[in-house]
Order: sequence, then C-alpha cells, then structure tokens
Amino acid sequence: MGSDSTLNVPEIDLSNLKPGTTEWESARSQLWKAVEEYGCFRAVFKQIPQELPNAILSELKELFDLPIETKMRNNEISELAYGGYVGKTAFGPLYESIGFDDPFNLEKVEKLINALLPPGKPDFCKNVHGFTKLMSELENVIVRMIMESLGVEKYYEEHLNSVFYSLRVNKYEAPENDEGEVGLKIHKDQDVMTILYQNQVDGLEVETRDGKWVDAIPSPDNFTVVIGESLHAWTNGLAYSPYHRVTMRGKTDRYSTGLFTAFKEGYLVKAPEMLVDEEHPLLYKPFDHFEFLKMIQRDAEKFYAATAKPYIPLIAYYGVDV
Ligand SMILES: O=C(O)CCC(=O)C(=O)O
Ligand SMILES: [Fe+2]
Repeated sequence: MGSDSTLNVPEIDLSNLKPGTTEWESARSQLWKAVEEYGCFRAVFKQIPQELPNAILSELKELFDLPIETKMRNNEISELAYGGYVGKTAFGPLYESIGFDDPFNLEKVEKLINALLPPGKPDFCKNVHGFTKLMSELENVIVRMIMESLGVEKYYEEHLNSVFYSLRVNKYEAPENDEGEVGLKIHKDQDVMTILYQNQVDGLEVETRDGKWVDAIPSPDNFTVVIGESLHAWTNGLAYSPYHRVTMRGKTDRYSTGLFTAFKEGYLVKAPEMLVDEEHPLLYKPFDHFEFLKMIQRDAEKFYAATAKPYIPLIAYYGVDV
C-alpha cells in the first residue's frame, strides 16, 4: 500500500491576513475544504521568518547525537503525559523525539537544554521560545477560520483560554535499505492540531477522507498542519483527522519539529450544540482529554513499544455507540 506521489496536500497562504477582508474569506474557504477533505494542508505564514525554524533544525544533530542516558534526563524534567524523550520503538523504528513541555516558558526551555547540553545554548532556547509564539499565532488563525466556517466563532475566546502548546523535535534516521522503511507507524494525532516543519527530507504520508494515501511534500516556506482527533470530536466529526505515517527513503536523516495544541486539564471536549442535530448525532461523549492521556500513558509502553499494536482511535474510547 504505497502513497500516490503525484498528489500533494493543498497549500494555503495565510500570511498577513486581516479577519473580515475578502482575502481572509478566500483563504478561509480553501482552508475549510482542506480540513474537511484531507485534515491536512501546507500553510504559508510569512510572519515566521524561515531562518527561525532552520536555526532550530540545524542544532538537532548535536542534540540527538547525545548518549541515550543524557537524552533520558528529559524524562525527569517532563511533567506531561507523552512528554520527555521517546527513543526508537517498534512504533517508530527510526524515530526519536525530544519534547519541550512548555515552550512558552523560556526558563523551562533553558532548564531542559542546560540539563542535556551543559552549560546550555541560549540562542537555541530563545529560538525555540520565539518560534513557538509565532506558530501559536498561526494556530490561532487556523482555529478562528475553522470556527467561522462552522458558524461557531463565539467559542474562539474559550479556545484561547482552554489550550496549551507543547513542542517536539524529531529525528528519523536514514534507512539501511533503498526501498523505504517505516519511520513512524500509522496513527492519528490525538491533540487539537499539530503544525510541523521539516528539513528538506520528505516522508510524511497522509490518508485523505476518501481513503487515498498522498504525500505531504512541503516547500521550505510551508508549515504542514495535521488536524488531531480532539478537534474532530469537538467539531462533531466535521473537521477530518487523518491517519498518517512517516516513510523514510534515501540516505539523509530527517529532522522535524511539531507544535502540538492540546486541551488543558479539566477542559471537557464537547461538540457545540449547534453542530449536533438529528442528521448529525453526537459522535463522542464529552471527555477530559488530559485525563485520557494520563490514563493511557500508564499502558503506553507495553501498548506501542513492545507489541506495536495498531493505533487505537479516540472514537474507540469515547464513541457514543461504543
Ligand atoms: O515528523 C513528521 O513529519 C510527523 C510527526 C508526527 O506524525 C507526529 O509527531 O505525530
Ligand atoms: Fe502524527
């Protein structure tokens, strides 16, 4: 089952748009079409200078080349379910990842980097912090456009107060054979959305709503947006959350960054009443997503690492008819 390499996910320019203008509305209708059909698109957002993520990516080799015991120090610092350091597993045979729990907090970023790479890297930390802030602005534009498309923009302020952001930096080792190897197995993201940036080594593949696998091939000025299952639930299924995977080909290691938007502890994910009617019955029982993550974290290792079970979608836990 390969992906169709002639297809790419849509590209949408979200740079410097003002709500209410015709430019905003035109980008919004492209965005909603992509969110419905692909759950994934490539955003251009010129407010983020390309040098910023590239400066972060250029430091990642040094970070991932550290001994595993050093990288594991992240697990003492991280307080988040799925935070910390993730080493290679059956789920991600070529994948390693380092998580920044609270990249909005420069001191916490510095605490982690000082622990891994004493005496620290002040510029790298500032870049991680600055990049996160700008990416969250992009996230806000996307959420606002999605809510406007569904006529539920009155929830926008609530969204701003109910989410937090974490950042992961990832490495995928170049495969040994020429045929292409699994970098990260098929899964959906469980968050609200993920915004990715990569060095120019492609590998992300996404399944569209009508079941076609397509490549996400970003240009250097593209941020790849993947809709998570929490937003799928919140929109009562209208925003699509795609299965995706990373396949590695070629001889170059791949580095990427991912900004994850998630709901804070205590926030109940519940579709607005306006999006529920006889034709569109409620798909998910209201749930505290943060609690859910903590619950399954306990089983995560035996779940994904040892047995490499297929990903279990959120609907299997909270689906109304389940
Ligand atoms: O590195 C990528 O492009 C994708 C990563 C991913 O799917 C994830 O972190 O959930
Ligand atoms: Fe993912």
